[in-house]
Amino acid sequence: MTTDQLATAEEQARLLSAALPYMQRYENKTVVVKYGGHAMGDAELGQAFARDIALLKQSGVNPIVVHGGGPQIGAMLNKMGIESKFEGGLRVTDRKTVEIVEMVLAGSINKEIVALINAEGEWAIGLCGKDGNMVFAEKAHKTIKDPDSNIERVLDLGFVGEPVEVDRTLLDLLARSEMIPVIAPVAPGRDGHTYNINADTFAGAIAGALSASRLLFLTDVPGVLDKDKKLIDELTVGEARALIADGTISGGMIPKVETCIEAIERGVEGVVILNGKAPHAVLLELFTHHGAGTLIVP
Ligand SMILES: Nc1ncnc2c1ncn2[C@@H]1O[C@H](COP(=O)(O)OP(=O)(O)O)[C@@H](O)[C@H]1O
Ligand SMILES: CC(=O)N[C@@H](CCC(=O)OP(=O)(O)O)C(=O)O
Repeated sequence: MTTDQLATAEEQARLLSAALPYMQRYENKTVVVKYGGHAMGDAELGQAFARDIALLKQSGVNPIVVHGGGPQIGAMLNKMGIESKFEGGLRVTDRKTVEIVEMVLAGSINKEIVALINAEGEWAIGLCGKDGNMVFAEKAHKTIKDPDSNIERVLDLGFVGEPVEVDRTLLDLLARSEMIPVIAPVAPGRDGHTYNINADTFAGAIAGALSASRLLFLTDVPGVLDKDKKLIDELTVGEARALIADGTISGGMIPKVETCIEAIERGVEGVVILNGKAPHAVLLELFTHHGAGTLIVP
């Protein structure tokens, strides 16, 4: 062995021994990773994400991927001449839009992620809320407060749903198998309609139902930013609510932070918002002591 090879081997051994306590901490534990549409960068980043998920499974963790695809839905709607409209960070979803949402999320994006993980030698299985009666939704009833006038307005978002029932039978079965579930945030209602669910909300419901050890939100910003665009390392539930109320947290970050709060209230041990565009963000977050992103605490 050359001196260079020896140095590399020693470095690898050092990294492994540093990661070992973290790996043991998550052994047999459920980690839900929400992979946002904005975090899905180029092919190389996608492969790095898939490698992280495969490595989690190989380390004895039970990873569950819930993915989004907002920008990709927007691009498809645009191609079809349909304008995207958001209220309070949620897509206004009419009958035609929900068909396209299902096609893009449960179709192309879901299968792309499955293929990436499988290319790493693992067994991913692509699902949505409909599979195995996993999730049932109800029409979302949201209100939004105008920050200037403080007047509350009721939103009609069409076929936007809230997950109201999560059946863990299928996920429990998969946890005992070689399979890694990759789930699109589309679910049926008991009324027979198909509902478009914000992927953050969906991931929170899954993590809550499984009492996950960790819920990670991979997005395209380093975490929650303050008014001066500086990263906030840690936020209490109360502080997070205040930032939503004063408009510092806006757009897609609203459902994300609301989901963090609900997940913590339902017993998820830790919720982190972090930059999925940083290569190997998942592994670094779970298996090293670097503290990236914003940790939301009670
Ligand atoms: N205070 C804030 N801190 C960080 N990002 C914010 C904040 N307020 C609004 N945002 C916006 O929220 C976006 C992340 O939400 P979203 O677009 O839904 O991401 P994803 O598709 O990954 O779920 C950021 O790109 C940013 O534009
Ligand atoms: C109701 C609602 O807004 N649904 C989202 C679902 C996808 C999603 O949440 O994707 P990201 O995580 O990439 O934002 C949408 O239609 O865009």
